Amino acid sequence: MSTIISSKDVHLSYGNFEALHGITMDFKQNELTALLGPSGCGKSTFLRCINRMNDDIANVEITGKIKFEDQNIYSPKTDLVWLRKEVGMVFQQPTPFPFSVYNNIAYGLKLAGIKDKELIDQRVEESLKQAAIWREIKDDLNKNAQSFSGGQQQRICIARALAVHPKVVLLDEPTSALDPISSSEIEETLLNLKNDFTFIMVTHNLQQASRISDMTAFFMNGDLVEYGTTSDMFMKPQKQITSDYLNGRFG
Ligand SMILES: Nc1ncnc2c1ncn2[C@@H]1O[C@H](COP(=O)(O)OP(=O)(O)OP(=O)(O)O)[C@@H](O)[C@H]1O
Repeated sequence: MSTIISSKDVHLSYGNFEALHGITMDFKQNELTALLGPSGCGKSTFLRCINRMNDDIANVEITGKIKFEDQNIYSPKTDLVWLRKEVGMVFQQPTPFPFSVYNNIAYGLKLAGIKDKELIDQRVEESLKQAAIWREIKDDLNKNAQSFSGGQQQRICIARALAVHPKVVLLDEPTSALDPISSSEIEETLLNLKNDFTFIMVTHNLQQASRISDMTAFFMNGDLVEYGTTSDMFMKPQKQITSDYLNGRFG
């Protein structure tokens, strides 16, 4: 499988505070990678580097290189609309816009320059099916997306992210705000999709990581401590500290 995202010596500082101390790692196409580690270790900061979501925060300085396919995404030539179409994002809190389900999904498509009504209709249906919510809401596409349950809203957000046909989807604790049934539905959805997309997911849920990820990365204090296949990381980690964390000895 080929590398789709490559990070080389990425440092990030918020003002005087360096939150990432040189992250080097590659992500392969169509794998699901879990980013794990204690609170404040830099997982979300690193995730946001991958589609330049930190750019909007004041006093952020980033050095090093992140390549998406062959493109250095921090090059001044990078078109952010293009980058965020290729590298989509789903957040911890479901964040549908306060308008209809249909228009939530059409929004990103229109931003990506798609105007053909038939193609938009087709993508709305396709992405809601991929996010495993089509059957539940196909008769309610004109209803306000915020009127659905938390789990349904999160699947609408996943559909919105998928509709523009991204290659990579970043997920920042996508199930931590949801009840256990909704969480397992999202897990199931990701499992069904993981051969078609590259997912990079921050999670605090070790069982979830071991159930659905192919690769696991363990972060601590702004460093990548260990990275490998999920089975190796959980069964035979190289470092004691990784073993302690993955066995729940600290959090
Ligand atoms: N906008 C910001 N301004 C200043 N410092 C920040 C900002 N965002 C994060 N930090 C700091 O950077 C460090 C890494 O934070 P980050 O949110 O990436 O960690 P995390 O591992 O994702 O944590 P959690 O699991 O709690 O979400 C923390 O010390 C945090 O306080």
